[in-house]
Amino acid sequence: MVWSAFQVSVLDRFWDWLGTDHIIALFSRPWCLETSDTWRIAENLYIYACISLHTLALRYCHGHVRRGGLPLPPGPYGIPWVGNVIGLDVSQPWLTYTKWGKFYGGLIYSKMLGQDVIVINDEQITIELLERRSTVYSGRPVLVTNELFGIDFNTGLMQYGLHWRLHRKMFHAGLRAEVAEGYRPIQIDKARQFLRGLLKSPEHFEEHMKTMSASIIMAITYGYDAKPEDDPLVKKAEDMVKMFLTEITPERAALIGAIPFLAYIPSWFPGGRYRQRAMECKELAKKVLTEPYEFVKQHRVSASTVQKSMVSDLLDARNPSKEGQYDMEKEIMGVATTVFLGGAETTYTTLYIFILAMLLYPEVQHKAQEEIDRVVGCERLPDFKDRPNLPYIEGVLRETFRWHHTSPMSLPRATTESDVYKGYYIPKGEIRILTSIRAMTRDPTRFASPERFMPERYFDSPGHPAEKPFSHPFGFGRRVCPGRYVADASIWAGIVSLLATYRIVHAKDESGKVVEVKEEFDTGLSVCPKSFRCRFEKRWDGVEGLLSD
Ligand code: HEM
Repeated sequence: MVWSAFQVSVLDRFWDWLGTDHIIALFSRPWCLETSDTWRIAENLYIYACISLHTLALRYCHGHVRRGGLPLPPGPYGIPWVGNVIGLDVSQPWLTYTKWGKFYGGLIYSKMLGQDVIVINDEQITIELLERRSTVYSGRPVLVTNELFGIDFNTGLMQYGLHWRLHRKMFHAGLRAEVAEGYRPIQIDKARQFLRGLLKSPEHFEEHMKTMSASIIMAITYGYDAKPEDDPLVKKAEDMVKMFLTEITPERAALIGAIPFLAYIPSWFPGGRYRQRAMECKELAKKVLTEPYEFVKQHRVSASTVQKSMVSDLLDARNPSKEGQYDMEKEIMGVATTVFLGGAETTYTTLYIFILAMLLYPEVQHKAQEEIDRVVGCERLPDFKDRPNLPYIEGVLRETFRWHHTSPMSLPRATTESDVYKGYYIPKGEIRILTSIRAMTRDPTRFASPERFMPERYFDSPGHPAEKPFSHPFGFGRRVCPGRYVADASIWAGIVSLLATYRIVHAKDESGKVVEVKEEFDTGLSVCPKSFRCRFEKRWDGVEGLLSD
């Protein structure tokens, strides 16, 4: 068995070599090939075919023993090593997975550059596996970039085990529902700061929204009151998020995993840009981990009243006799920085998606504003005590999470044991389990006209019983988003405050023509509308007065 595994691994590497070098030449520059090249490629393809057949046979035997004869879930045929990458919409993979789902069903097996991938398109199957069998499906894939870039403190990337559990305990202590309720005054305060920003410079609405999301997180986590503009701590944390989203994507991690020497090319050598970026990220991570944490510690010593925050509560709750092998200061720093990485961008993009929806569906905006006017009036601004009386706003919030989810493929999972589901074999370990939130939220058997933004779907109407909102916008099982209560409340506060005070309308160009906005998105780990212009019109004259109170 060991020998066969060894052969598989040697052949895999040989395969990679043949595949990357020669096949790419054949497909990308065939007109440049000379006769001798063509012969060499033909020869290589012949060897490639023989080795592929040999390896397939080996894999078949090896896999068959491993799986006790059980089949893997159904899925598209791929070409050796490359797998199903060709034909995958790389920028919006959820579209391809949904297409495959129509043919193969809710559970699909595929292969991407040598990596086993299982895609789950169906909510019930996801609940069955990630919730009911959570001891098996709560892992995360090992990403070589975590250590390389100094981001192995991030709870969301950690392996399932004691270390991750310690982090989740701290999240529970700082962000569970009852504790999160205590942060509501901060959320309302920062939402109003956002509205004041709009009064001053409505054209910079993206910046104001970013500030709102970041400053809520900084206040909750560190008790730090971020400056509305150019705050040094926020700036560093945002740079880190940017790097995380652009440089440390799972795709890049997979590339480094497949071609490990990329990580070792010295930064001064051609091709060494990756190492250079990794070093920069490591340096930045050190600052983002320590600087706001030091702010909390200093304040605990010098200030007469300590601002309540997640970090200061965790420091208060420390019990050195129970800390065992862990350096708790380091762990608290890791958890706190994860809060920013997990919470700032997701809150911002969800608010952005809401603004896009209001521009494209003005009748929804109108109805939501009517409800606020009826319940809250114009003498004051809405607050959390109004929430139970604003069901249509609740529908708008649920629909924002459903219409375009900011993480359409959630975060990848890995198995910690092999499993059998409905007769299909699910291997242990280095397999990626992807849950397509996008496929679930756009399931036409569950949501009528799923591409439309329609909060009405959640209310009974003649001939149309209410649809149930998608109940997993924050993920599944043990690894469900620990920031869900805070996120839900921050976004509610942003939505209701904005709708109460401003009409969101199309911008006009210099000639007075309406600037059309399209439903277009920048994609990646998180999905955000492509930048657009719009106008924010005050809904009544007293808005300024209310905001200055
Ligand atoms: C609109 C806002 C947000 C959305 C849509 C969202 C969504 C998600 C999703 C889908 C996951 C993956 C869960 C899974 O694997 O099943 C996740 C994980 C996570 N989220 Fe959020 N999230 C949001 C805001 C936040 C906030 C505000 C925080 C922190 C305060 C946060 C912290 C985390 C962390 C730490 C994880 C990783 C959990 C783990 O691996 O154990 N998120 N989130």
